Amino acid sequence: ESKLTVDYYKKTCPGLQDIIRQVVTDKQIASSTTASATLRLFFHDCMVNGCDASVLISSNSFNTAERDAEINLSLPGDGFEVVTRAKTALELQCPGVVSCADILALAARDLVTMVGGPYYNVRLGRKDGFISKASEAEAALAKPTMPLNQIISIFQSRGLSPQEMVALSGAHTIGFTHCKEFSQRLFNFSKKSDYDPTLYPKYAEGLRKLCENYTKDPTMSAFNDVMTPNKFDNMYYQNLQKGLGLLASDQAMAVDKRTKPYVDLYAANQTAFFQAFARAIEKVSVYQVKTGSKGEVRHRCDAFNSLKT
Ligand code: HEM
Ligand SMILES: [Ca+2]
Ligand SMILES: [Ca+2]
Repeated sequence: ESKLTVDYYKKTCPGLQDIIRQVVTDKQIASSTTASATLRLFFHDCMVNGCDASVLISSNSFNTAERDAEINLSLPGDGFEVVTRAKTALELQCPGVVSCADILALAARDLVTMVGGPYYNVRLGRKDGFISKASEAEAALAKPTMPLNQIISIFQSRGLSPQEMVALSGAHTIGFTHCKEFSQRLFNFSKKSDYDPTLYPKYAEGLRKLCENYTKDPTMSAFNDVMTPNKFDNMYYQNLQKGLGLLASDQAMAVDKRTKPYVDLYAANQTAFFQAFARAIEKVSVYQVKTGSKGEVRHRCDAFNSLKT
């Protein structure tokens, strides 16, 4: 990771930043879910063998790849598409030079900034990985129904503290979630209560209505941040304080004494959130990266350059 530098492609692909910016801007304007889709895609890549574009590989008859892991099936096409478009444009200008892992890292940063979030430096020179296995994604990623202890230890195993976990989870200030991920909070919650009593009652009511038929229509989904769903801001933390958190795991962070101080800090101070998010995502973005011969620059982002079994 020490080999990564912000000007890695300065000589070999001077147009890189402009091309990425152009592609992501066009795509975000055409489809406003691109930013959240790409940020989640990037996070899911980095948590599994580092940011090496392993999540972009398509499955074949020999291998079920990460993107076909149950937890990744909800990753929207927009994230994959923006990377493919950028790769196509870059292969015309500087063929065989820019890795898919670096494209995804840059696209995620530009999109976060575009929807109101902080700008941060992205060091470059990642190589694309040789492995993509669905089973590894299932094991490495947290689920909203997990107890907070387990989620904290998943982050800790990647060198990320509870504070960094809280800051990174601020990503849920944009995007949406399918009903099945939080339906257990809404229906038959316990013997005592029909829905999770930590939910603000009017919010619970609205979600119950929205998700009424979710088993018949699994596409039903709700905004992660009910107040400012498309803007990257600190509203997510303010929501948690009011019982307006969508995922059980998010709501838990507002209660547990290891995480609550940071929820309160970021709710009160957007600058503190932006600084913490930028630092933590930069840390995530260099975790376990591959350089030199440990990886390759893929010709296309959804396939290894030579067939692997
Ligand atoms: C703390 C543990 C986390 C859990 C349990 C979790 C879980 C989830 C779930 C279940 C969804 C909804 C997926 C769907 O139904 O389509 C979601 C969405 C999302 N997550 Fe997380 N997440 C976590 C942390 C993070 C982090 C650290 C980031 C990025 C830094 C992130 C970024 C996102 C984004 C941007 C979305 C919206 C995706 C979209 O709109 O397509 N999440 N997350
Ligand atoms: Ca990866
Ligand atoms: Ca927001």
